[in-house]
Amino acid sequence: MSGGSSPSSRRNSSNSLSRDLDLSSEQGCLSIVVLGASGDLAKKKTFPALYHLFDQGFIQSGEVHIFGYARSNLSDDGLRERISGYLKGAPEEDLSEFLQLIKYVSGSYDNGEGFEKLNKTISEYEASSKTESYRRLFYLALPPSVYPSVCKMIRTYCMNPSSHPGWTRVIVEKPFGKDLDSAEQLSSQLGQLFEEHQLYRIDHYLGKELVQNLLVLRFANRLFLPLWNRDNIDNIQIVFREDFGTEGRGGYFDQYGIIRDIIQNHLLQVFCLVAMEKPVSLKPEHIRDEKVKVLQSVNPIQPEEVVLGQYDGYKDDPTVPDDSNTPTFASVVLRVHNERWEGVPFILKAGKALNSRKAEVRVQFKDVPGDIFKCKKQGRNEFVIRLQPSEAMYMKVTVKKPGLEMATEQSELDLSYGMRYQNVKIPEAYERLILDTIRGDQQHFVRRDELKAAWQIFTPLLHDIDEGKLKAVSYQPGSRGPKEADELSARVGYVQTHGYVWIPPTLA
Ligand SMILES: NC(=O)C1=CN([C@@H]2O[C@H](COP(=O)(O)OP(=O)(O)OC[C@H]3O[C@@H](n4cnc5c(N)ncnc54)[C@H](OP(=O)(O)O)[C@@H]3O)[C@@H](O)[C@H]2O)C=CC1
Ligand SMILES: O=C1O[C@H](COP(=O)(O)O)[C@@H](O)[C@H](O)[C@H]1O
Repeated sequence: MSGGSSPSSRRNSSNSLSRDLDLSSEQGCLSIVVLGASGDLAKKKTFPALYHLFDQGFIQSGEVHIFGYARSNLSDDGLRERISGYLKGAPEEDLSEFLQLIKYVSGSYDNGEGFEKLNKTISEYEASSKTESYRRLFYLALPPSVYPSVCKMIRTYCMNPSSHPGWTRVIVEKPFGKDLDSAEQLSSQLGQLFEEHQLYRIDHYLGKELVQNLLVLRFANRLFLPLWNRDNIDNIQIVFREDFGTEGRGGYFDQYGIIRDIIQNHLLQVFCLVAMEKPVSLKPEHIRDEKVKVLQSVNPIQPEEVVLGQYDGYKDDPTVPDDSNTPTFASVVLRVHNERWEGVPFILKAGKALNSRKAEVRVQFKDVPGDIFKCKKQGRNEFVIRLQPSEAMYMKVTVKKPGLEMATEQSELDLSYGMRYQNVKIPEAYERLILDTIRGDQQHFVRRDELKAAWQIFTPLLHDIDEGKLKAVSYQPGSRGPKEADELSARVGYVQTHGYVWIPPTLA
């Protein structure tokens, strides 16, 4: 993973990168506090991401310290042991160097004692660092119910001291509320404590390589500019599929369901990048302005353009009520009321316990007018952006079937990352987003008004589901999901190409 280079050479190369990016204002002693350090996200995602940043030299021993905070009674070594099995890919000596950067502080989330202790521990470390600037990053790997009290404690006890330059930033995890009102309430509670530029609402899909590529693809390629509209595109699907169920997270999941867990956030963020207009520049505020605009142009969702499903066996989980109507699958059509997209359905589809694991954007073009090859049966042009796994972009095109006959068939122009970028390690989403936070770049984080616009789209539908006005149909685990979803896609215009399957190329 580190390509065999020594830790010191990696760190030197990162220093030169920092200079190139003119990050001088972002330097100084860095304290990263993971709140909820005893939890699932912390061990599976947050600490591994920090470890990879350390291994690549983006955070360094002399400059950073990491603090785990939670109620559990753990020692420094207890926390290190708990997470070390998840820290993979670097030489043994790097792992022990990284683990030594981590300290654990135990305390509750709603009284001052623990946070005073945390502040004291951070301050001791800062004082010993002999740097002027103190940077404090708080990562809330916690259930959202405790965000307001934790943020209040940070604000009261743990802010970067005003006697020193630097900053305090807070990363909060989704779900940001359960509907428009609760999200707005949470936003105003946090907004009373922190400025918007200090709050980083993380949506890890925005850290995925191919999601980050969407703007480049759309706005740096002449090829796509004239095609990306209602004149040429028939429909767009944004799809998330998982081949496992709720797996021990049934209690959490049942309160939220697939729309709140995946569609309202991850898929809607991808939708924004696919559908928005060109931003004035790459400045985070310009990009987020465009995202808000396209969200505000979405028409109310029509119940007849929604299919909900729940896999058989979901309710066997003892933490799920026997009468649960929570969808584990949903297909929802969004329609954008603007000049570019009027009449083009965006089908956002997500499901758990399906027959495959993948996430992709599928742009299906209209039929060729005056088709002299009679090749409708070969299917339409499609441009597919495979977000995961096997990151790729491919364009389904009709070609002459090689041979003596003038026959056509579907083939593809294929940019598979595994082939094209053989020695390049694609960074984990969390790794990239934590680095963005350290650098103060909010481009890939959700702004408050964006969140509000997202909840405005889904809240009426979610309330209908919560009140049982819309029912989830059952589907077999390991299947494609409810057949009604395929019927809905076909009804709004999607034409499936039968007999064509894209197989990710592999190295021989
Ligand atoms: N796990 C995942 O894969 C993902 C999680 N998220 C989000 O990240 C956040 C953290 O998730 P995750 O790590 O799975 O959560 P956990 O349930 O593992 O909770 C994290 C820690 O918070 C403390 N905690 C748990 N429940 C409560 C409670 N009711 N009141 C106060 N403290 C509590 C516990 O620490 P202690 O008791 O020691 O204080 C626990 O170790 C959530 O907002 C989640 O939605 C987002 C994407 C994926
Ligand atoms: O946020 C979540 O995302 C994961 C899927 O993330 P991915 O990066 O593996 O695609 C999902 O399993 C989980 O339910 C959801 O909370």
